[in-house]
Amino acid sequence: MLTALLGGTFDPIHYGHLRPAISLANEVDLKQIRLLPNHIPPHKPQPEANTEQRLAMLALAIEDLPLFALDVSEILPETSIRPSYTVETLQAWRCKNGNQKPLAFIMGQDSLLGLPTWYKWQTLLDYCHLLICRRASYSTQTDSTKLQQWIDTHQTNDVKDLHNSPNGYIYLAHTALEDISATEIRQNINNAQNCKNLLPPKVWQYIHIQGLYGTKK
Ligand SMILES: Nc1ncnc2c1ncn2[C@@H]1O[C@H](COP(=O)(O)OP(=O)(O)OP(=O)(O)O)[C@@H](O)[C@H]1O
Ligand SMILES: O=C(O)c1ccc[n+]([C@@H]2O[C@H](COP(=O)([O-])O)[C@@H](O)[C@H]2O)c1
Repeated sequence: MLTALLGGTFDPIHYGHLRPAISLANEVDLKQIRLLPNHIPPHKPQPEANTEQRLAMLALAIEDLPLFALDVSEILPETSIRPSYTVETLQAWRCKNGNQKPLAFIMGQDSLLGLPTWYKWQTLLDYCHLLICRRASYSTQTDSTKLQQWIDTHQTNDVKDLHNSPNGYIYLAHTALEDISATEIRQNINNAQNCKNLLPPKVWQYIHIQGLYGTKK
């Protein structure tokens, strides 16, 4: 079975994570998607919600969605003083699960465009496939020749490749656009604007109970 990880800061989780992931699962036949919250984001300021709160929001968001599971491997104590570098998480997964099982890492188009700044980015495909969801306002083209060549070399349009090989392919999915970001949600809440339609109701409630993102002002 193809294991799929969706890594993120999830500050907070929203429908822009969940809906494209569900549509991707249908498109490429994923039986499960493991949401992988980072502990220390490599390229972002520390999240506003603490790790426990981000985990609680994830758990609430997927309570009624059996497609999803929570993967806490980046939260474990021994990794907690270092940024959550994806390549190290994938290496750890391979150590535990061997080199034969297919593994995919899901990301949005914005993450794909930023890949050349990631730690050891060109080795990612030694451990997994990359499944890319479309993202509103982000081009499908990159200015980086190096990245474009890397994509061209590894891209497949054949879903079977993802299931039949353990790693090595990039798949650009045709998922619908969901113009939502966690930044926009945090800003809207801070400005007392209603954005409850952008995230699951239980997460919205939790944000208010916990006084997150300025709801206590
Ligand atoms: N609306 C969206 N459509 C497609 N992919 C998304 C969307 N929102 C987030 N993603 C992807 O989900 C992963 C985790 O994203 P993250 O948790 O950082 O959310 P974010 O909304 O991008 O956060 P922020 O606005 O704080 O940067 C990333 O790979 C990102 O590209
Ligand atoms: O490994 C890296 O250098 C790296 C750099 C930036 C982001 N990531 C991972 O990419 C995922 C999405 O990150 P973000 O910052 O958009 O929430 C999440 O799992 C991050 O840990 C990983």
